[in-house]
Amino acid sequence: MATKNGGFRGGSFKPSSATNHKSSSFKSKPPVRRTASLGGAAKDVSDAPGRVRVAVRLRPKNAEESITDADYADCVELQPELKRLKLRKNNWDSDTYEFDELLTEFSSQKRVYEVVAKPVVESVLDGYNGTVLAYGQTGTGKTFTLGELGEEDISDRGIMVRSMEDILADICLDTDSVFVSYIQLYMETIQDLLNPANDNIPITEDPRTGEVSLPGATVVEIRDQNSFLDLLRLGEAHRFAANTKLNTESSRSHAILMIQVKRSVGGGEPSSSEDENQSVKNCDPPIVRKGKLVVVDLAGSERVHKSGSEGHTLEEAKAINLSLTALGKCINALAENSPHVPVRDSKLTRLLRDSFGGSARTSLVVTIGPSPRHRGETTSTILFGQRAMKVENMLRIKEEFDYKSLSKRLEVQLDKLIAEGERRQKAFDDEVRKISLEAENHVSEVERKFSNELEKERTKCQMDYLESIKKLEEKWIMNQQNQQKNGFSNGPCDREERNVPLSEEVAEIKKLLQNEIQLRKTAEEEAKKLKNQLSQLTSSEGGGTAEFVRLHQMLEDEAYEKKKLQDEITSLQSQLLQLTFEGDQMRKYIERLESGNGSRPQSLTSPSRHSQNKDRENGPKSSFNSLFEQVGLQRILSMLESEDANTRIHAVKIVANLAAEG
Ligand SMILES: Nc1ncnc2c1ncn2[C@@H]1O[C@H](COP(=O)(O)OP(=O)(O)OP(=O)(O)O)[C@@H](O)[C@H]1O
Repeated sequence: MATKNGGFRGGSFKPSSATNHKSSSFKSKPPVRRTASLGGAAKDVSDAPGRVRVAVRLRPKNAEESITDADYADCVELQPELKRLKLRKNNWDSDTYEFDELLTEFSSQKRVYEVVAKPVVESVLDGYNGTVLAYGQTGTGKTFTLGELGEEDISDRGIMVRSMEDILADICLDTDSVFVSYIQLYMETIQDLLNPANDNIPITEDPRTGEVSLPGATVVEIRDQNSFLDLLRLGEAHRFAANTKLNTESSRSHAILMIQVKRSVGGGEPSSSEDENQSVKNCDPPIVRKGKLVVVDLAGSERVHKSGSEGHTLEEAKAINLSLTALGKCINALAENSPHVPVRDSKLTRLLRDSFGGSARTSLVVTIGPSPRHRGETTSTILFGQRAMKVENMLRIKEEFDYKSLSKRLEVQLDKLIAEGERRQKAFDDEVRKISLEAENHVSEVERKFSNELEKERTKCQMDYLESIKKLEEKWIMNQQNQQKNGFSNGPCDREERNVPLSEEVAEIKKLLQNEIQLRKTAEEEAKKLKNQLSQLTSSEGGGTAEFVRLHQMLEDEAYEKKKLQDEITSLQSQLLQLTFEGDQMRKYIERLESGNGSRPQSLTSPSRHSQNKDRENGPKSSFNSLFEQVGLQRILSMLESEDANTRIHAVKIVANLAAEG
């Protein structure tokens, strides 16, 4: 095959490297391998060589060309099956170039997307950076290839629209996100196509990674295709307005669409609420892949003199083309493995640093027209594509730990735990309040019952005492009467009548005392139980509350009351003993009286009773009467009702003595 300019024949732009790479498909995807570093950010180990892929697209003849070039053959001939392009120099000579793909004038937009952009979009979805560029002379179809919205004919949708369709179809909007910026670069000024007022956006570079970004550009999150189309329309309108200002229909600016895709790829993502808790314990941050697709619609690549012929000054035309020239120089340097690549010569090359010689997967479509009148421009475009094919990138996956989303997740979990803790604390407080109230009610109920019982018991005791005294009085009177009637010679039957009721009385009092002791015991047990409940409550609350202190105080008061009652019981018991003893004495005395030589029991001797001994010699009645007169029945009764135990004991003793004397 006859080739002169580069072609297969050696020279600096010979496409041998393209031929060498023929076996690797244009659609091939880099392998995805990764490890996470111990230091935090996920580190990629998936660097894989990836040459810049270049496709040539031939625009069909337009109406004008169909007339003016009717008599001339097209300047190019495409052999897509051989992936070769013949550039005619004249009727008998041509140069042949080989490209990764050749897209004829009949190639559909769908086919162009699938061949040029789809593999790049797939890489972006896997976490790589990707670039799709269109380079060519004005009017050769760059914007049609990339930015056509397909509003009149849906099949005309260009690469930008189709890329976003594929991205939105592949991601999960719950966990992934897509952000878009749209800018244009005109005469070394970056303008925001989504907000024209923002017309001088600076470029910033990460000093560590060298990654460039445009923090001043508008960033819009995309969640559906329609909102994306609206953004493209807005950007297109602003770009058109800028061109109109320049009094030209052709694009004098480079339009750059940036699509950032952030995908969550698991690693610490909980699948259920249980796993969620586990994940919190592990604190595994989720891993995110950040792929960026950059679609660049370059300005027309025609030579300076042509730009000038369209009404611009030479300097202005030079400035317009400065960035394209710089891009060409960088690509030359990279293609020739030059140690210096002049990336910093223009903003365009700074922005495309990652696309040529960087870590992005890059696909270039060079657009050409068929007209032989533009052979020179077409040749220059083809040679640009040939050089670009020699540029090797080192594809690198962009994957990192998403600490931000981990922290968000932990915050949500923390909020949940705090709410749960508060709910439990409230339930616990309510329960403690309920138990305290119940205990309080119980204690007051027991107190009330206890004091009622106590009161009853007291009344009963008093009544019993009074009853006993009354009975003793009656018996004494009866006894006196009998003695008067029968002298002191009563038979054994009378003695029985006098003695038996007294022992019954004693037994009854004993029984009463037993009952009272039993009641005290029950009350004591109840109080003990309450004390236990209160101490349990106190310990479950982790400290005494004022309420518990109050209950405790009440219990102590209760214990004091009980002690007092206990003393009373002891006192009553001693009274009982005294009564029993007195009863025995009296019985003995009566027996002696009956036998005729009665003498007063020694144990009953007391200073107060010495005077009575005399009276006794005059008979029991006079002795009783004298004592009765001394003390008085009402006084004895009031002494028996006295609060003071000793007074009561004394009263009982008096009564017993009286009874004994009777
Ligand atoms: N493959 C194609 N099939 C049909 N029409 C096309 C094709 N390519 C381009 N056109 C048409 O050619 C005209 C010029 O195309 P376009 O504006 O895309 O060129 P351009 O390279 O972007 O120009 P500029 O550099 O001036 O912006 C448009 O009317 C477009 O519709």
